[in-house]
Amino acid sequence: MSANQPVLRVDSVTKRFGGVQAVGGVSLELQPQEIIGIIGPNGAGKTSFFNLVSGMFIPDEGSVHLNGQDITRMGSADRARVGIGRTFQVVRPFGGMTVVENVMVPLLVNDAKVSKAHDKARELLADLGIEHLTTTPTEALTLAQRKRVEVARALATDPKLLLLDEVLAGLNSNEVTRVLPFVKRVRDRGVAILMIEHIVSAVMEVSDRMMVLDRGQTIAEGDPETVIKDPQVVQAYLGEG
Ligand SMILES: Nc1ncnc2c1ncn2[C@@H]1O[C@H](COP(=O)(O)OP(=O)(O)OP(=O)(O)O)[C@@H](O)[C@H]1O
Repeated sequence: MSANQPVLRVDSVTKRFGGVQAVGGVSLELQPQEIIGIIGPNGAGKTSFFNLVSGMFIPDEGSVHLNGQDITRMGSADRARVGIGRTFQVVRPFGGMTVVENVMVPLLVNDAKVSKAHDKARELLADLGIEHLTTTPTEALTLAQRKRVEVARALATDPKLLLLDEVLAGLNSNEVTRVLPFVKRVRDRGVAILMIEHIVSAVMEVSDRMMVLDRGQTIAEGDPETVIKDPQVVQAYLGEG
């Protein structure tokens, strides 16, 4: 991998559902250890774009490369194997298990031995500053804790790229203030992050760059301060209300 090669390169991807163009020619480059926040009004195509990156959808047109490898036609299980981790909007930890067991699951699926998986999961929780939750049953976690455990689980297999789908949704402002440094900590471990968020002020705080989608198209991209003042962005959000 060359020094300047982006972790993720998406070239003009398009996805249609019947007559609806959910994503229409969107491109993006994500550099190592960069956080890009994706915002946009309801139905803008954010989730569809994520699905094109994670492999849930195969684009009708365009291409997706991870560290220079063409993964455009690869399904989601293979993309997970080559280094894409993701969280889901609705957090569903495995029930009847402790936090550390939850984080062990993806490692065991990947063939690790139980004792090795246990060590690695504990190490990861400590690294992320949530070791105090190690033996907590998942049912006893607060939403904010569950979100962090979900991120830990997505990181267990050492992805190069992490997709965070509304990781701040449903959290109160105190909890948001606690989860944001956590996201930065993940980035500082060497992971590139794409995150979809509805809370614009929060995503601005952690994003190195932001991309704004509206009706399947990129209407603005760049540093957060500039992007949110862009007249087209203001218009798109006003139109929503
Ligand atoms: N599986 C699907 N089948 C048909 N239409 C779909 C499908 N997925 C998305 N769409 C359509 O594509 C468009 C973009 O939807 P998408 O969910 O990607 O937007 P979004 O920005 O994530 O919205 P929200 O913020 O409400 O989650 C919408 O018009 C939606 O109805």
